[in-house]
Amino acid sequence: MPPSSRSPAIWICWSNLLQLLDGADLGYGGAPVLSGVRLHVAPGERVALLGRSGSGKSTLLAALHRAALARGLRVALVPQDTALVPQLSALRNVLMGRLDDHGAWRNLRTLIRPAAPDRAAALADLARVGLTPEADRAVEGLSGGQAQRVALARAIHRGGDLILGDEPLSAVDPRQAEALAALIRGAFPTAILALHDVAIARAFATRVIGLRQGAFLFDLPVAELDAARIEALYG
Ligand SMILES: Nc1ncnc2c1ncn2[C@@H]1O[C@H](COP(=O)(O)OP(=O)(O)OP(=O)(O)O)[C@@H](O)[C@H]1O
Repeated sequence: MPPSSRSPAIWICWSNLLQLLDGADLGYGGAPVLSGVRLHVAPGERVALLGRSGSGKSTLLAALHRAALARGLRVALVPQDTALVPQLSALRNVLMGRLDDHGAWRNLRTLIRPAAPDRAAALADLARVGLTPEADRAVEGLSGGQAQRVALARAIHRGGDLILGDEPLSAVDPRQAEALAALIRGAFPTAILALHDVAIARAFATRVIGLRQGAFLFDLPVAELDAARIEALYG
């Protein structure tokens, strides 16, 4: 059912996105990694993808990313490897979240000498992830957890209908993960995150999908995620 806060046009967009993944086989040329994927994600849902390493979470996220872009949705992506530019500062990496909103000349200027409002907006987003002191430091000199927070600040700076994150909280400590999960909740209406920490998934998600051996083992409201299902997923 379309949520009342969304216009019908946006809802049609979402419907198309879902149709695109109605029975899709996802893989890399040989045998599919995931077969017959049917995934209906309604605006406002927060979905956690759970599963052992190699179960297909990244493959599914990549397919969702392609589908969402093809339908004209604005998507903020946090890839597993962060996809930051190591030689550039944290601030400039955050500014890159909006590069495709502007033409080449504006972007060149932004990367050399950002306009004051752009700089202020990027600094505000770095502050939200607790990285104000690191704003002018090159990402290659940051810790893994700090780099992950830069990638998250870049996603928040971009904004959009949907955030897709591939283990976006894997390198931060549990307290930070909790705070950052709350930040993601506040910044994006809809989210699909691959998560390895079941406790974070429970706290963050409205819905959990468990992937195992090329299929969805379960797709449930988070309240129904019990110990037996976790054991079936990881055991
Ligand atoms: N570029 C690729 N080319 C070929 N096979 C791939 C490629 N990327 C992933 N795979 C294979 O697809 C399967 C699913 O991988 P995927 O990265 O989607 O799993 P995952 O659940 O995200 O794993 P992890 O938790 O370790 O990141 C694995 O068997 C993997 O070896």
